[in-house]
Amino acid sequence: MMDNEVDVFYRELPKVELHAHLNGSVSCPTIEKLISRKPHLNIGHGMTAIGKGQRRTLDECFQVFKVIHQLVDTEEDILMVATDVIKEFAADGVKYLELRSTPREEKHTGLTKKSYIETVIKAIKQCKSEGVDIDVRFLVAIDRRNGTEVAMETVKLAEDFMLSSDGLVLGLDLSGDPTVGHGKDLLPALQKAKNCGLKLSLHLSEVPSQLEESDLLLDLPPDRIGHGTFLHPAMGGSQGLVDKVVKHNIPLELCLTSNVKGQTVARYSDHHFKHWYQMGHPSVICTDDKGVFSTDLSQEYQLAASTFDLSHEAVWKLSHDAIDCIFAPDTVKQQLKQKWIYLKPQVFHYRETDSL
Ligand SMILES: CNc1ncnc2c1ncn2[C@@H]1O[C@H](COP(=O)(O)O)[C@@H](O)[C@H]1O
Ligand SMILES: [Zn+2]
Repeated sequence: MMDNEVDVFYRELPKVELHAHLNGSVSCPTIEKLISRKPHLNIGHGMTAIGKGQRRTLDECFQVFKVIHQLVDTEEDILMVATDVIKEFAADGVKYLELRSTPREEKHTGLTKKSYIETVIKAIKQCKSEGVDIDVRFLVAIDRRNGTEVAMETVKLAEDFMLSSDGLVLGLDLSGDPTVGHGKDLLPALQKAKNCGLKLSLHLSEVPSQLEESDLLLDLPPDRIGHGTFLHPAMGGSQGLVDKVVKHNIPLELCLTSNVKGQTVARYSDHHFKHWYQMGHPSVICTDDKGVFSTDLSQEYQLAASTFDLSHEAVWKLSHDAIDCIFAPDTVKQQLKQKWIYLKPQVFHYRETDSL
């Protein structure tokens, strides 16, 4: 879908983005700047994004992240990428954003995991001081491929930042290639994180045959679920898993384009959004990787609406209800709800006379 095909309603709709990987969210213009900083890498544009109508296997998607990581390997790069991504979300009408990213160490550039997180926080603060109209928070990501020890180290780092970042670092994300590693090895680290007050958003059942792992991780329980594609019995999951998700009232972060382009869902109309939404379960529309999957949050809302025949009122409620799923405290939820009340007449183009 081209930018100009997105109805103004979806652009103006105030939105909450809860599932966005920093390096998956890098736009074409930013990639161009990175390529010109590092011409010797010989990286072309086609290697960093999946365009309209294109699909890749999930495995190929993970190759794309490796290419982007080569382009983003200094503090300077991270600062630019994070600042650009935040401003792009703001320009798309996102009022509250939880960014997530895996801290990396790059010996050749002197980047450390600590300076990685500090740089993202610096970008968030810079955007705030420039008056960009968006509240941004950060989730520190654990890449499941790196195993138990690194996970523990990441939890410690996240805890330190949670205590020292004025509420900017709120929790942890578990992500990475779902076919690598097993959740049971990460359970002690995730349990520790939960005990120290970090919120948990876990990628669960993004691919089939992970029912046992999902069952185990749901007992934590996590505070939100990324994808959860194969949890529902209609998708090959089980009623037992659905019951756990419902019992703990764990919101789902749902990313339509990501799942279709990554080929874990065959067609938009097959997306598990429909099962959870019909149940009235908290379901939040998200982008996952807006750069890699060539999308943005307005497009994702419009896609959900056109696929599942949602009225503008229903879409408004969807974006409003996402506020209850954020990790920031209740005071922030109240502020956002006020903002939604204030913006509604503008978005629906009510006039004074309409109510007479
Ligand atoms: C497509 N579905 C997905 N499933 C699982 N993990 C994903 C993902 N998309 C992105 N990531 C995770 O985010 C990293 C890139 O951003 P950061 O370098 O952390 O900012 C990827 O390397 C992967 O670990
Ligand atoms: Zn994700």
